[in-house]
Amino acid sequence: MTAIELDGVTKRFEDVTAVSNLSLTVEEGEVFGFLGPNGAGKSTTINVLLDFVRPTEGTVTVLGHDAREESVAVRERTGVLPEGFDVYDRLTGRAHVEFAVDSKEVDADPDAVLERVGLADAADRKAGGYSKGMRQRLALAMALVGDPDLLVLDEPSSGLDPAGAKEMREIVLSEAERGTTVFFSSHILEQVEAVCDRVGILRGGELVAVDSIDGLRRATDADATLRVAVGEPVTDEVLAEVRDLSGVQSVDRDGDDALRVACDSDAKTTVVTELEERGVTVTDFTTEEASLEDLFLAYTEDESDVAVDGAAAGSADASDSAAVDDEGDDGESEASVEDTEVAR
Ligand SMILES: Nc1ncnc2c1ncn2[C@@H]1O[C@H](COP(=O)(O)OP(=O)(O)OP(=O)(O)O)[C@@H](O)[C@H]1O
Repeated sequence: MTAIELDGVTKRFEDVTAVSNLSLTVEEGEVFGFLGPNGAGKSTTINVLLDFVRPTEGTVTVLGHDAREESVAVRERTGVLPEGFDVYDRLTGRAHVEFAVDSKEVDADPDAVLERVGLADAADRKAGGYSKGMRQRLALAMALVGDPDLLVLDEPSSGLDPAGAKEMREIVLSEAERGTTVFFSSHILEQVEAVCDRVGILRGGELVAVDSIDGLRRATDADATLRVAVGEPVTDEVLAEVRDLSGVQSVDRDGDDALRVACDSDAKTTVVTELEERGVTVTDFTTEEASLEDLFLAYTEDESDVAVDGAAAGSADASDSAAVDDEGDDGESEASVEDTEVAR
């Protein structure tokens, strides 16, 4: 079943178009990362899901309910960690969760929820003395009250150190294992990579890509670098031949015993074969993938700088790896880790 369905959603605030013609489907049980730079429209989209903000155009269905007409039913089954949540300093952790239990009118044991987020030992402490990570975990505990079917987390790792961000990821994963759909926004790609089945990338209010991280990587594979260790120095002639191969952007020597080749994923095997056919002994080769930072920038930088615009626009070549809008609707991803590595 579909957990979230946005169809042609546009939200304008006077002269600002925060979200533009956004269509997106998240399947039940999926962990979906919603990425984009500051001001891309992530929070606005989340607010539309929860009917905190009404779309100017388009329809929104959450857990089978119309987000606008049946917002109470949606909120009953949804746990939310809002952006910029802060605690009530003088209330204990347990009191916060009790407050959530009362307001959601559910029958839940606050201690059991605190246990789930690793705060059982701190339940009686005043939240004003909690660390940033503990505060975020407390916010998550409040969101988890009533075992929601959908968790909406707006920048859940914001302000957390790496250990805190890791804990947050672990909790998200364990909730996903219980079958909860998780929709969370972030502008930090690393944090979504470890937990997300798919990500959607928003830029200037528009969805520019929907895919798995591996799928996105494949669509930007021109950034991949192949390092080939060789048994003997490679001649200029062979170097030029490799440089002329289709899909190869550049070839450079890395000392006497290695080459660095910037090429498409599909071209990596050809490069190695070509070298061997030219009598070069290939002793090893490794692929350095585009960094996540590069990947994110490739999708979110100005259009003139975007190396993957064809993919983002759903061109024939790339439409099977970087699906846009309607292609993201099937909840499936054809990408795999193997696809990003050279077959040995
Ligand atoms: N209530 C509002 N009134 C006017 N403009 C708004 C309002 N809410 C959001 N915007 C504008 O809409 C755009 C998208 O904002 P939004 O908060 O959704 O982005 P975001 O991706 O969540 O950003 P961030 O990562 O900084 O939280 C921005 O230009 C913002 O200034």
